[in-house]
Amino acid sequence: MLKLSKRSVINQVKYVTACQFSTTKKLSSDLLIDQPKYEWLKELGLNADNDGVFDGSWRPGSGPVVTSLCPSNNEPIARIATGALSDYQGVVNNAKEAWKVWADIPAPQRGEIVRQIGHALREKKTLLGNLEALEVGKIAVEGAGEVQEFIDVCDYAVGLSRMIPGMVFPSERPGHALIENWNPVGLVGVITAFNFPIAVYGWNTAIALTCGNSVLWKPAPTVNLSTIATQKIMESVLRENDLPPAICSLICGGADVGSEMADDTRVDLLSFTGSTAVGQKVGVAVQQRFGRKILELGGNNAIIVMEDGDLDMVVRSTLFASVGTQGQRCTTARRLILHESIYDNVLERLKKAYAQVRVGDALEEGTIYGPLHSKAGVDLYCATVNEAKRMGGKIEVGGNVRRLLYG
Ligand SMILES: NC(=O)C1=CN([C@@H]2O[C@H](COP(=O)(O)OP(=O)(O)OC[C@H]3O[C@@H](n4cnc5c(N)ncnc54)[C@H](O)[C@@H]3O)[C@@H](O)[C@H]2O)C=CC1
Ligand SMILES: O=CCC(=O)O
Repeated sequence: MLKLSKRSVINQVKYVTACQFSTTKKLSSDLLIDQPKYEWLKELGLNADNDGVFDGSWRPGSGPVVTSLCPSNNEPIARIATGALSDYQGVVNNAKEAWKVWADIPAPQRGEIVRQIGHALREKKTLLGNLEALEVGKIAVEGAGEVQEFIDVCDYAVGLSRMIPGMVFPSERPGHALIENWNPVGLVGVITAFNFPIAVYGWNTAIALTCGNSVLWKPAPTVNLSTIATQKIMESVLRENDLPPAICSLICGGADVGSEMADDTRVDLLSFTGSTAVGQKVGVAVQQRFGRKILELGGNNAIIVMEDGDLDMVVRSTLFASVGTQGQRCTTARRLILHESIYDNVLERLKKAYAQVRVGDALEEGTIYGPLHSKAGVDLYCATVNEAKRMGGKIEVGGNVRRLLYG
């Protein structure tokens, strides 16, 4: 009988440093966006002070002004006037009005707009990837890869725009047939998580737009700049085509705005991506009003390796699956379950592989492992390591917090 070792390998690379957004106002000159090194942020339409609400026009929200921090060096990047519940009603109204125009446009023409969005994203892919490195802390190549995911789904959605299916069923009535016809649902709310601010919005939005829906986006509160830069691309394509830009609306805000979206019957479908705990609440709230929902939540993924596994592949894929996005993906490997005959061999190889992982500034070429996104992430990491020790686990590599600041 096959015996599997259940010993866990706690082997995350040491943590760099990170901090959550703060509401402290800094002088303009303290902001990274005002430094020549970060001048490129302005090419994405970002400023020292940014409006956090888009309902067809950009508006400063009446919520708190928050400052996005760079997790690699803990420096303030730029400020955002975020939205509050008082801004929400107007945003929903405008997005609903814009939907009436959009839903009447034939699907292949909607697909053409989505094609243009994909093209506009291609032109800004490197810059957006760098912005994610600066604000989220994922390495720049992963940031660009995330934008590529949006582009890929745009390509898919363009094809879909000419192929939205519908079956024809026979009827018992002579000369009649039953025709299946898919209609837009209306306003799609998209609530996104901190770790994939651009891709998650993109997966949802490219498909929702092609299918004739308007979209209201509420991002995670620590990644507003990545959100605003992406929203500016959506806006520019819609304006260039003389379409109501509120087809793609935005409210940067907190849990109160997200919770309102879950309760709001005017949000015809709510797509929520985030933690399992919050997703559960959101799912119940939408169900309470018999609404439609999509929940993309957390994972607790394991890799199981049998005694005849290809160990080179196991080491490479385990490292990629654990280290990518600093272990903050929903697809991150959290447990490695090895057949006891290969346990020592895989462990030794993994330790060598981890030793080669370069920890550093997420924007610096060659960095494989950037900072964790927030202090909450660091606290969770420490608590997990302590819990593993308490349960008799041995830390094989890393396991401590490294405080490094990059200029
Ligand atoms: N399955 C998937 O495709 C993905 C899953 N995730 C998961 O997301 C999590 C990390 O993201 P976080 O931003 O920390 O998650 P989170 O659950 O804390 O927040 C997600 C979003 O929900 C909002 N929110 C918070 N409370 C709310 C409430 N009561 N009602 C409505 N909205 C509310 C937040 O402001 C944010 O925009 C991880 O668990 C990760 O696995 C992340 C990306 C993709
Ligand atoms: O966080 C979820 C998304 C991903 O891992 O691709």
